[in-house]
Amino acid sequence: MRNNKFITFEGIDGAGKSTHIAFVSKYLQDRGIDLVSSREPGGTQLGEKLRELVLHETMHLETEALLMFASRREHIAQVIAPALARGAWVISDRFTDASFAYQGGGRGMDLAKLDALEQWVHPHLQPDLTLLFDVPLDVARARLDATRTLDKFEQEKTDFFAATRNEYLRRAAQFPQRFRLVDATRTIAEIEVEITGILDDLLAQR
Ligand SMILES: Nc1ncnc2c1ncn2[C@@H]1O[C@H](COP(=O)(O)OP(=O)(O)OP(=O)(O)O)[C@@H](O)[C@H]1O
Ligand SMILES: Cc1cn([C@H]2C[C@H](O)[C@@H](COP(=O)(O)O)O2)c(=O)[nH]c1=O
Repeated sequence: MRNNKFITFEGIDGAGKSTHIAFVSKYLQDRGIDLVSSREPGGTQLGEKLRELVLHETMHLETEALLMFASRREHIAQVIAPALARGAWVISDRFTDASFAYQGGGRGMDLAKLDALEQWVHPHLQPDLTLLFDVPLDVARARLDATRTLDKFEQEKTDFFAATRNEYLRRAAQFPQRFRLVDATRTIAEIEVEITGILDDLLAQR
């Protein structure tokens, strides 16, 4: 078993992932961890080009899923697998749970097809820890509206995000050994206290 960890951050848009990734990166690096921080879709030159397409172009839902997994395949080959192999920790802003939540839950794509893609692209790789930042839809929407121009996903309606959130919660219940459900309605400082405890447990396992 390797000592270095692969940590993923998940949640509906506006839940606060990016905010907490910055905190986690600093916390781990301050403790001497060799850390690679990345994101999906994206994380490689090709992946970032695919990201531009999937976040801004209208397309068939299966095309969207395939592009997410294409970006992921490249991300694993170029970034995640080499980093884990040399002993670095990897944190990724989203991974395959997002495909199940957004393409499966949100868009209603057959989950069996997503299972098949997962088996194809990373049959043996799973995160050691997945932090799922959970907030009600109105809270996420208010946070997004206050900050930025919305992309294709962020412009989706309430029903889409309700189904996306439900699928995230279903997967958290299905894989309790790696998911930690974080109540992201609390203040950033309160959430950081909880995350610190989770990270300290991981660091103690080394
Ligand atoms: N716990 C919190 N309380 C209040 N505001 C928060 C909290 N967490 C994040 N925010 C604010 O909400 C906004 C969205 O946060 P952030 O960009 O981290 O979300 P995100 O989940 O990464 O979104 P996306 O998935 O769309 O990139 C930011 O302005 C951030 O400062
Ligand atoms: C990996 C992945 C992502 N998505 C969606 C989820 C978000 O709306 C965007 C990425 O934007 P973020 O601000 O960087 O979170 O892409 C998806 O639908 N399916 C996926 O597999």
